[in-house]
Amino acid sequence: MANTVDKYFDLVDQNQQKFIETLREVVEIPSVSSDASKRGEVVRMGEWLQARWEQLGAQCKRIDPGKQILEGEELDLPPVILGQYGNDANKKTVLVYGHYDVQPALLEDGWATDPFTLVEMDDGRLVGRGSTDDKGPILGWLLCAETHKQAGLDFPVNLKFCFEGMEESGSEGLDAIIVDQADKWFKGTDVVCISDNYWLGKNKPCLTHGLRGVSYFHLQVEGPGADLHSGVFGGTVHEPMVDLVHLLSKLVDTNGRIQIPGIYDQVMPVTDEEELTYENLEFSHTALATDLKHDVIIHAEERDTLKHRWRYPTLSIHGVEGAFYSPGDKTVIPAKVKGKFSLRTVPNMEPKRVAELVTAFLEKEFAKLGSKNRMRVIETHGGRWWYSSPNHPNFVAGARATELVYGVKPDLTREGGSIPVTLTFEENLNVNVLLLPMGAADDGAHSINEKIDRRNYIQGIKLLGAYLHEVAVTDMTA
Ligand SMILES: NCCCC(=O)N[C@@H](Cc1c[nH]cn1)C(=O)O
Ligand SMILES: [Zn+2]
Ligand SMILES: [Zn+2]
Repeated sequence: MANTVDKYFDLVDQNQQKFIETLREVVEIPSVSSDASKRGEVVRMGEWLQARWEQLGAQCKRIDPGKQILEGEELDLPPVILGQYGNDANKKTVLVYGHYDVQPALLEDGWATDPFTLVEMDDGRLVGRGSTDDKGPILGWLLCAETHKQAGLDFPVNLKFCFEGMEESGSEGLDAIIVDQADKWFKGTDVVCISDNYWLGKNKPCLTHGLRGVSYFHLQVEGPGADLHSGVFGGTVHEPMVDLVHLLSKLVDTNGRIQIPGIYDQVMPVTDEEELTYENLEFSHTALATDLKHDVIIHAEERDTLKHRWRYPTLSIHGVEGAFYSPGDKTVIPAKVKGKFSLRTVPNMEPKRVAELVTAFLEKEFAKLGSKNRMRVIETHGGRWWYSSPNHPNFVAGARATELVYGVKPDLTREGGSIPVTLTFEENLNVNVLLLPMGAADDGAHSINEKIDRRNYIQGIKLLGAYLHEVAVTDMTA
């Protein structure tokens, strides 16, 4: 194995520029899943991936998950591309998941360069939308397989893949496909690996074994039948926006403490053993404050920041639909407004219980206002938290691969964000799932000037290959 892996590493080094050109090609496809006008581009990106894997000899199956209504338009959902590369009964089978859609990006949002043109900066940043989330990592699997084939190196495992084009828009249609294909396309899977998250800092690699869940709510307050003139009606009618602002202000305090009674009752206490896992992680408030561009950190200790990111529930307020938000002054009283907020959930919170507590609290607070408006709490989407033991052999393979590539033992991390498909795979395929990130903490996924460092991209392609070689020689039943 050592010989093959060394050859693979050399080839990755030799092909660096070619790999960057491939990333450039896919960044140029603006596969923004939330934009109806870009749906054709999302589909083009899926077809690009399928064609490239088929050229290599993979067997692919395109599943069209159905339709969605977006911006009043009925649209085909982009395809889920399932694939199988290699089918040797003597090899293990690894299923990899990734997404080929991206977040929206406009130059006028504050990007320094055109978001859909990959630009390599002097400091090694490869800047472009999707470079780290998640086009770089999904190319990593493809380039790894292509490199093995071109050099005549034995590919160490059977690879199955599942690439979707709706991750940034709630993965519509994907869960049903995974459930349906669990005993079909995904049959025989030994382990799953997902590369769609980031290191905790900028220098030290990590393996991730936990994610928070999310419960998303709309709080609707409705009053008169139409918007009103505030000079005529202000002070004479109950204003929906006034009620909404009162209610939103009750949810969470300025230090992030959720004010909904009972919400912390289901949270698993932090054990002494768990406390130790916060030691020696590559994480500092100094680096975080630099990334934030202004020090707005609530907690004094790094471990408390991490616990509030990974281990405790949080509540964030995202926006208000129906409210006036443009520049300038408008004197309207909006007739109907919807506040958007979400809770990130942790072990052992139950989404159903969370929704009950949120609704009961808001109904009680609304009743206190004595308003004649009507209020509704709607849970719009959710995903459950995920926690896995980092001692599983799949994680051992990931740790060995990391040491081979980076020469250090990876940190074991959890994440504050949510990747609901992780749990869907784990529960329906009954196999271990490893999150193996390629990018760094400062990559700016979803933000302006998203990048992946050349180092992370190239070493990441090595890492994914080394991981497959390690899986091949690791007893996964242990
Ligand atoms: N670093 C991996 C996190 C991936 C991510 O950003 N997931 C989204 C998922 C989501 C939930 N509701 C809408 N999108 C997240 O916000 O955590
Ligand atoms: Zn992603
Ligand atoms: Zn994303």
